[in-house]
Amino acid sequence: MAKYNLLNRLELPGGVKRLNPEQQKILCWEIRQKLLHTLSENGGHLASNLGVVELTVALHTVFDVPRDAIVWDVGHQCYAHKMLTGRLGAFSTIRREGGLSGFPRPGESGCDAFIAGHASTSISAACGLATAKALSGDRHHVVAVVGDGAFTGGMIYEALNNAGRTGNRLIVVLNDNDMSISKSVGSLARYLASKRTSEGYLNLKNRVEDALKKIPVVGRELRDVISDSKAAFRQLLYHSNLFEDFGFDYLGPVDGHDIPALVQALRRAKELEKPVVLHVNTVKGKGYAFAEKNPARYHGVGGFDRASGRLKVPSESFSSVFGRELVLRARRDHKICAITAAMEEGTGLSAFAAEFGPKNRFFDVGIAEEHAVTFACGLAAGGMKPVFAVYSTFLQRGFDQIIHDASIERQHIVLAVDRAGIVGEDGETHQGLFDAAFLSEIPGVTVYSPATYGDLRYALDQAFDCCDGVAAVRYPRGGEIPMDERLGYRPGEWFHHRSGGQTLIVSYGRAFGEAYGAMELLASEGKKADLLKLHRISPIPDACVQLAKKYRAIYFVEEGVRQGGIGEHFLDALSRVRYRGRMTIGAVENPFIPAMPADSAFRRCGLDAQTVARAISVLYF
Ligand SMILES: Cc1ncc(C[n+]2csc(CCOP(=O)(O)OP(=O)(O)O)c2C)c(N)n1
Ligand SMILES: CC(=O)[C@@H](O)[C@H](O)COP(=O)(O)O
Ligand SMILES: [Mg+2]
Repeated sequence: MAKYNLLNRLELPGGVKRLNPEQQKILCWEIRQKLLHTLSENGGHLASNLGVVELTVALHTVFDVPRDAIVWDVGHQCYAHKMLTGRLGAFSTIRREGGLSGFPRPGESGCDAFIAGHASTSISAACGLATAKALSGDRHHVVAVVGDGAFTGGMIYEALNNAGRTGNRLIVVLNDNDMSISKSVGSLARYLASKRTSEGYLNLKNRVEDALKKIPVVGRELRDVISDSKAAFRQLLYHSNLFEDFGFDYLGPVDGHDIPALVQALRRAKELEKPVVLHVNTVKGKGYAFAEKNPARYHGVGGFDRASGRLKVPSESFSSVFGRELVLRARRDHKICAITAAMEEGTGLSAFAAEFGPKNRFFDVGIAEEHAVTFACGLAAGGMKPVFAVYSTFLQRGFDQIIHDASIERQHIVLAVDRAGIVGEDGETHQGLFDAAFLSEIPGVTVYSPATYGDLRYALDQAFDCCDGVAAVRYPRGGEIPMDERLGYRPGEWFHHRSGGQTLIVSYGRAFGEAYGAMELLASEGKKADLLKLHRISPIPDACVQLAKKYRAIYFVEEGVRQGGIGEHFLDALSRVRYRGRMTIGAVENPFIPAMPADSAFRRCGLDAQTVARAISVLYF
């Protein structure tokens, strides 16, 4: 079979509708080949996308995008949608600099109805779109595609409550693959399992109503009584479910790999003229044995070998070192417990989960970062020593909880803030560029920013044993920066390297690598610059301010937003000691950095060694 024969010749939009079921099966095969080929090179979200190929084809068979809107939750599973909406030719550029985003981006295509990247936002957005359509008399449909993992996020229930009440037409497709990247088998997972296995709810209802219709004279009456009866009676008869109690009709479960069944159910959903949940069962990783067998491992891949399934994974990383350190610490201190928000593997907590999960000291709360922060505060108030391991970008969800539930009463919780700074190919929705700014604004929060694994160990010691209140340790995606032995670098509250210059380059975290590189470039031109690396970035150690005051010129390198950043705090502290010299801050002006390798992003922000050295040369020498 010619590869991509159907896919390449598909007229868009609407070509999918004109294929017969056999051709649609072939199209799905071709889409899977495209996914496997491209992602083996580019990396990306393999298992999630393999699992929704038939669902995506069915959606594009029944709906007319962009007039009908499809809102993807998280959006990491939108690759087939992108192929079917005019971006097949550019698909090989996905997650690459200047290429397609790995998530829906309305700025990239009008067929992407709403931005995504953070979980559990889709029904809120879809509710807004559906309300706008209702208000403007637009009779087209809005569909939200939500995974079982995303369904553990609180925003979903806020939206169901609102959408069910407004009553506008809205179709929520629950893509239940029972295997989000979290093994958190919470009550929702059990609930869905009960629905997943029950006879098709819709079928039961249809069968009862059909049977009633056949009863002469009273049958129709009885059916009308039941249909119009209060939920209580229907609940009695049909055992209505969570979704119906929110005011949604519930259809399914439907086999998510059976396109005709999906098309029939989606058409039924369209006819209902009200909010409806269609429960779809899919297999995460469908069509690629390695991913089907271990969907969590193949959730997000950095490239892989198709034949062997071997994944390209870094040998060591801040996440793995953090995970190991925490296990050692927890063996000594039985008060320590760890929390993840459905990111056990990504945050390096798998070993901790294996060893301390049975002791009930590991908690995967699902995609619920707001809850995780306050849950940690409750644990601390109860005498435990909780650490919440979370990606910087997802911690943004818990900002108010850090203020309200942690900071005011100075609850001692540890935040292990992973993926802090520039993250690379996930792009705008996943950069970790706000955490240093927003954490340093909250009273009583101590923030460490290690650049090496030694720094990390020191910071964890301080966070658990010395800090009171909130102690955050923020570290980048990937590994530590290589350190020149001659530098005499060592962990602590700060590190100062003198080369006799009157200019000081101040930095923290991974940016210290660029500051060091700039110092070397300047030295090669006979220009001397000293280095100050802050390990603790908030509160800034007074000794660092006193030390910096002696310099004629200071250049601050910050891998984070300028407004409210550590550079601004440093400048403010200098102004209080009446610093007479000049200080410049090199920081991230626009934090919405699209997909690109981290080092390209450093250059784009002017934080790389060459740019820093040039800026210092011009400014201060
Ligand atoms: C607020 C937030 N927290 C965490 C994540 C990380 N994350 C990405 S996908 C995912 C699991 C999603 O599971 P599900 O919705 O079932 O989608 P599937 O991958 O199974 O298709 C998580 C936790 C996120 N994107 N957003
Ligand atoms: C879609 C999502 O939010 C996660 O899968 C995220 O992309 C993981 O990022 P890492 O690859 O840095 O673990
Ligand atoms: Mg899932």
